[in-house]
Amino acid sequence: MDLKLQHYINGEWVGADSDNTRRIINPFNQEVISVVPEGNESEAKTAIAAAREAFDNGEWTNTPATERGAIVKRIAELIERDKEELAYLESLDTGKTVEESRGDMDDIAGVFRYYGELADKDGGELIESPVPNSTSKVVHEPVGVCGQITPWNYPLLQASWKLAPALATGNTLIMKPSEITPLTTIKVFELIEEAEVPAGVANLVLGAGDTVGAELSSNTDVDLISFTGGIETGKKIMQAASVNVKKLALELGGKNPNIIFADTDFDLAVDQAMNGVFFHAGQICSAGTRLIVEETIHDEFVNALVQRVKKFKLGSGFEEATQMGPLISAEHLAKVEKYVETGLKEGATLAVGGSRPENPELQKGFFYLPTIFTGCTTDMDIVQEEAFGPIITVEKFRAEGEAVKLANDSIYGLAGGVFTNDIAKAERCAAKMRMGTVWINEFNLYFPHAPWGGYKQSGIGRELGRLGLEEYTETKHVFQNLKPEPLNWF
Ligand SMILES: NC(=O)c1ccc[n+]([C@@H]2O[C@H](COP(=O)([O-])OP(=O)(O)OC[C@H]3O[C@@H](n4cnc5c(N)ncnc54)[C@H](O)[C@@H]3O)[C@@H](O)[C@H]2O)c1
Ligand SMILES: C[N+](C)(C)CC=O
Repeated sequence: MDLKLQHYINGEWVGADSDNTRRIINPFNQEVISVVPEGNESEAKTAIAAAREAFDNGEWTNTPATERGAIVKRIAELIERDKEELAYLESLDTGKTVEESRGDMDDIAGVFRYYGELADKDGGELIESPVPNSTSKVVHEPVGVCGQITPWNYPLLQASWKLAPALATGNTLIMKPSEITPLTTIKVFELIEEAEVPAGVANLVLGAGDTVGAELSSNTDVDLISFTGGIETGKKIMQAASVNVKKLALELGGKNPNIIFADTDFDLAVDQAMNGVFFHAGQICSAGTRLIVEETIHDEFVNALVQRVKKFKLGSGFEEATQMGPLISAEHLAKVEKYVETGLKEGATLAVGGSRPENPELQKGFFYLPTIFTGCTTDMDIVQEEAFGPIITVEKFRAEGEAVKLANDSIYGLAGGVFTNDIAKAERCAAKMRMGTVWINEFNLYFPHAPWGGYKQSGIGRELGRLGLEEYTETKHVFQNLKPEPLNWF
């Protein structure tokens, strides 16, 4: 593998300052893909100091926004140039099919291009001042030093949603990818170097959450922390970040409802309901794992799903016929298995799946069969908690209001879907669904122009879109008195 398997700090590739290393495992066969340095608080502190110095010296912040934007767009071009290598690395690291990884790389290049284009579009705004002989201007400025922490399921995609807007707006940053899937993030830092982002502006520290991640969250030289990951980690980061009242962006989990009305296009809804869950073996924050199906079509719908699911081809992400790869790790597989046990204990009915596959070729990988539970109710843990695997729970409803009530009965509020041919009904539901994204006759679609984020405990703030750029800015009001006079008060 022709990758610089190191940290990238202050424009230099550096090994660990201890003997610590981590083996990166292929989830398809448990082979060691590579060995990377395992950083700790010490590397994190060095990188934070470099990012602080690079921000305070003002070189990057004062680079004209058009130039910064051009560099960010250059990163997009380099990602397109190296798309095949990046897709290969992502599939090797995560187990997802290479076709999915290629799609991710297109999305990632699109994100860098979108924010590169936006970099010079904000010239501030003159607002009407109520004071005679004065001007009043609102400007956006970079926040400062940004800590960025990403998960393993979409390693580079989630990193791109943070790197591109932070760079475009003139911040400096320290990125910590998930310790189990760092490869594409390392590769993108090679491209960041090639695009000539100045030393110290973008830093990469490899390592675990409770060391490197905790340092980024609690260090008082970090002005903003942007985190994507699980809800419990998010709570810890929020607490740690309070030490200097950091700006905080949290993209957390989801348990996403998908409401299927009887008047929907049946085959389309079956197809989308499956795609909404089983891509990347269900390891998607916005997976539509809670199907809420109108009673009159419930049995037919479940039956159609079961027939389709039985034909899924599990296998290596590098084989063209493969539709679903393995789960990420032995630990995660055990978590998914536990949730299936929980579902059975809670009285849900197993319609299909519910075990590891028997195929001898899949025994070394962390595979789990696509699983559907029927007879589910909102008081079940299997309905309420994020299993983050290939599991669907099916609930029934009779009336529109009941469907929306079930959909909203969750601590989460990331995303949801509605399938119906009655557009007025779809819009009524969408208006009442307490989620950051609602899809109508669609599921799991995202693009750079539209904001992404959660209501309720699915997070704080937004990525993507203009809001995703604003997360990385402070807003300043500059008032100028053109004819100042003494107040003569004291
Ligand atoms: N809302 C979204 O857009 C979105 C997108 C992708 C994934 N997710 C969520 O991510 C979760 C799966 O990812 P995961 O298992 O990698 O999540 P995780 O919370 O275990 O880890 C995420 C990152 O946080 C780091 N971390 C762990 N403990 C930390 C600590 N104490 N301080 C600082 N950092 C720490 C990890 O090293 C990793 O880099 C799911 O809940 C999923 O829904 C959300
Ligand atoms: C945000 N998304 C859908 C790309 C990945 C969630 O896990």
